[in-house]
Amino acid sequence: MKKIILLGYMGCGKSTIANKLSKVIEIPFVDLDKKIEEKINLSINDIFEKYGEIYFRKLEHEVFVELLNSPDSLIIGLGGGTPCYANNHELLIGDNVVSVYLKASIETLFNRLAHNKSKRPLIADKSEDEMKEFIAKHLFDRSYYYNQAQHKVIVDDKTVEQTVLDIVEILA
Ligand SMILES: Nc1ncnc2c1ncn2[C@@H]1O[C@H](COP(=O)(O)OP(=O)(O)O)[C@@H](O)[C@H]1O
Ligand SMILES: O=C(O)C1=C[C@@H](OP(=O)(O)O)[C@@H](O)[C@H](O)C1
Ligand SMILES: [Mg+2]
Repeated sequence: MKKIILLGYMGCGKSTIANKLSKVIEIPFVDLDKKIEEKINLSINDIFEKYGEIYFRKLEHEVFVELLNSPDSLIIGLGGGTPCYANNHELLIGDNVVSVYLKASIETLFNRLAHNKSKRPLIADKSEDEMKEFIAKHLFDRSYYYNQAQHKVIVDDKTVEQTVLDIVEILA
């Protein structure tokens, strides 16, 4: 069955948009981070702290593959790093997969993440100045992977509803 995959940098809106899209098109939404947290019964912060990022990436890959192999139609909201590890980007172009990169500018990401970083271990301890530089460089490094998606939606200056409508059009 069909898997609709939303990807993009932290704060681009994957979880928010997927939640709303799910209500509009009546396909269940699974947030990969939440699924990982439930599987191991630890928060993303605790997984990073106790076991480190490499362990998280291994788990992330396993749970992503499990979701792709499930018999149901699903909307899957990835984590910001998911396409960039374990060759996960190759899974964005399979049969029965529709992948959408939610593309946000550094400015948009900075504005959204500045007050929204405590549950994101990669940026939780950064100052505002450090954040801007980090996002710029990190986004550059990751763009190659994000651009493997089949579709791209620019999310800057759009409401949640507008972005959802853009995705609905892609799916039509
Ligand atoms: N137009 C918008 N589209 C999506 N998210 C928005 C928008 N405007 C503000 N936000 C906020 O930006 C944040 C995006 O976070 P989230 O959905 O968790 O992103 P991600 O899962 O990609 O890290 C949320 O706090 C959301 O309320
Ligand atoms: O960009 C990343 O490497 C990460 C993004 C997070 O997901 P969101 O993009 O939903 O914040 C989460 O998977 C983890 O903190 C690592
Ligand atoms: Mg998310």
